[in-house]
Amino acid sequence: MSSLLESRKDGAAILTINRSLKRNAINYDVMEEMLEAISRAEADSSVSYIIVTGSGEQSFCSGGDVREFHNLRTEEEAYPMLRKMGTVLERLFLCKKPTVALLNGHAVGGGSELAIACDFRISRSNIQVGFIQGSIGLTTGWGGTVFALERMKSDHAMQMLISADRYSAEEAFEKGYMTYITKSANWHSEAYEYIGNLFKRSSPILSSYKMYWLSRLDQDKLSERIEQEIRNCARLWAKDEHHIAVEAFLNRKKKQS
Ligand SMILES: CC[C@H](C(=O)O)C(=O)SCCNC(=O)CCNC(=O)[C@H](O)C(C)(C)COP(=O)(O)OP(=O)(O)OC[C@H]1O[C@@H](n2cnc3c(N)ncnc32)[C@H](O)[C@@H]1OP(=O)(O)O
Repeated sequence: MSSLLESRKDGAAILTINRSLKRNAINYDVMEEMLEAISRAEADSSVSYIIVTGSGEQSFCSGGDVREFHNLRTEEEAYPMLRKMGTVLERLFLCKKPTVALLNGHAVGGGSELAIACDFRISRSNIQVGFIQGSIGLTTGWGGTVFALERMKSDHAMQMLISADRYSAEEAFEKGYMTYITKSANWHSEAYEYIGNLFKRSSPILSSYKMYWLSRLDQDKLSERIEQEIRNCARLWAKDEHHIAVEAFLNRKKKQS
């Protein structure tokens, strides 16, 4: 079964992480399939914009697959994984077509990095959002700090990053992280109606404004900043604080029983 579903609807390419039993945690399959899907969507003339979302109703994305990546113990072992997803998110951030994260559920850890790599975040209420990496001995490691500082007021971005807290959708909206929160019980159709209205203009108009936005960036400097974040996260990955925290997460249900 594919770890990433890809569809087309009304000018949108819809990429859906398809691992709901693991709260749409990102593993190597998701990374590879997402990079290929972004490239296909960008090259597809029928696509005006890209939606990234998660399967199920509980989680948009819970970040890296802590079980699959738990076997990465050293800085040298962690770096390639972090670099691989950092490349995917940099590709998404620099996509020539507008991108939107449709938050169908929780966006935590690398999931929050995936969301902030997109131009817009449309969310249902009753979800958790947070750069929670600090609670497991890490910082963001896929470029999330770089993207957050590009998109948000720096004091709000830094508060979300250094606190590593979990915020409600409404709190995240107050911080300038969220673009829109649905209000109705039928959040899915409300979200798609909002997105359809946001992107109602023709593809050349949408991609022109994205080009104007991208032209303000020093892309070489941006890549350097992302690489610095990835290398530092790899260094932190090797420390006991991180490995102990992951063990605690993986064993939490044993303790409860
Ligand atoms: C640079 C990025 C960085 C990295 O990986 O390198 C990170 O992303 S670090 C941060 C990693 N993510 C987390 O620590 C998030 C942990 N998950 C949660 O906080 C919760 O699971 C939540 C809020 C996403 C959902 O809570 P809920 O109560 O709805 O579900 P459960 O916690 O009972 O989980 C259900 C099921 O999913 C598995 N799961 C959840 N998150 C992950 C994950 N990140 N990796 C792997 N598996 C995950 C969880 O273990 C349960 O599976 P089960 O087989 O039943 O144990």
